[in-house]
Amino acid sequence: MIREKAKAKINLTLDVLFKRADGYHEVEMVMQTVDLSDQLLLEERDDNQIVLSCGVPYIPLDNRNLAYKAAALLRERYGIRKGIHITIDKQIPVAAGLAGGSSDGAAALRGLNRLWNLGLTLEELAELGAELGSDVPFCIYGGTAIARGRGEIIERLPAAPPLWVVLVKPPITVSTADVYGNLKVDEIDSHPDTLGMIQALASGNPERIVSGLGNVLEQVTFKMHPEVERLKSQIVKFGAMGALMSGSGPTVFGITDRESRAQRIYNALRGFSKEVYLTRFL
Ligand SMILES: C[C@](O)(CO)[C@H](O)COP(=O)(O)OP(=O)(O)OC[C@H]1O[C@@H](n2ccc(N)nc2=O)[C@H](O)[C@@H]1O
Ligand SMILES: Nc1ncnc2c1ncn2[C@@H]1O[C@H](COP(=O)(O)OP(=O)(O)OP(=O)(O)O)[C@@H](O)[C@H]1O
Repeated sequence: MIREKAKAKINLTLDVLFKRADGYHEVEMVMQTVDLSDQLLLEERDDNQIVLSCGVPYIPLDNRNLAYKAAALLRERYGIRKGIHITIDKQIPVAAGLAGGSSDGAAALRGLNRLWNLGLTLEELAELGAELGSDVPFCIYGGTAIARGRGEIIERLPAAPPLWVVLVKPPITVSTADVYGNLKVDEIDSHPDTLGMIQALASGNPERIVSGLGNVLEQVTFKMHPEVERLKSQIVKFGAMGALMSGSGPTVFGITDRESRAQRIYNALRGFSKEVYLTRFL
């Protein structure tokens, strides 16, 4: 029996460079793990089955679940004939832009690598993870990193300063495929400065980090759901140094360097939304 944490991510920057021939978008994004995680429990079974349990009712427990896919991929690739029961204690909001499913997939890969003594390196696990989804390789490593390609090429960065993050997930669902599908790459009004963000992180200066926040998918999701943009303004009004939408949304987050300020923003937002989380960079 093994336990493995699956941590959520936010995008500090998300830039799209062009649309590729394979339908994916070439991206450049600075990703940051935050202290909000699902917990996976991995238990061997005597039969040959992959069985999933999760307390959240609307999450698929079959081959659509990325943790299931991770187990199936390892079994197929390494000829493993062992059953596994994966219990997911879900804390990361679902379909939020926080890579919850991707992180469960990555945690299953890391945990099963240990349970089944496969001896795979993080690099090898990340390569397998890329077969499951674009965000999975980053979730294998976690921390602070830049992601390129369709998101699967990871360059790790030194740890960022421990800033506070207040996350709010509005009660709407956006499809990542639809958001990318509705993006007109030649109409992007302003691209984030990826290199500038890397330098800002290296400086450790919160003002510089916050002023570099940028996500080109915001313009698409804001057009589909104007309430997401309003929520972002509200976070700043309540005292965040800066705010941004994570991934394809709809979660927006605010950043501050002081815990007391973060707590105040959290309390204020709780009046507006049921899904508010107070967390920090990890
Ligand atoms: C928005 C982000 O979460 C930011 O971290 C990621 O870019 C998306 O990562 P993900 O959810 O793991 O995405 P995938 O499951 O690989 O792809 C879902 C769909 O999003 C679109 N997609 C995704 C990644 C990418 N670089 N270009 C794309 O156009 C594709 O239509 C794809 O079919
Ligand atoms: N382990 C899982 N946990 C949650 N959702 C999952 C999982 N596996 C597959 N899914 C499916 O993936 C969909 C997107 O959920 P998820 O929480 O991964 O979105 P997300 O945070 O937007 O991810 P990303 O940022 O990687 O796009 C869900 O609606 C669900 O049907």
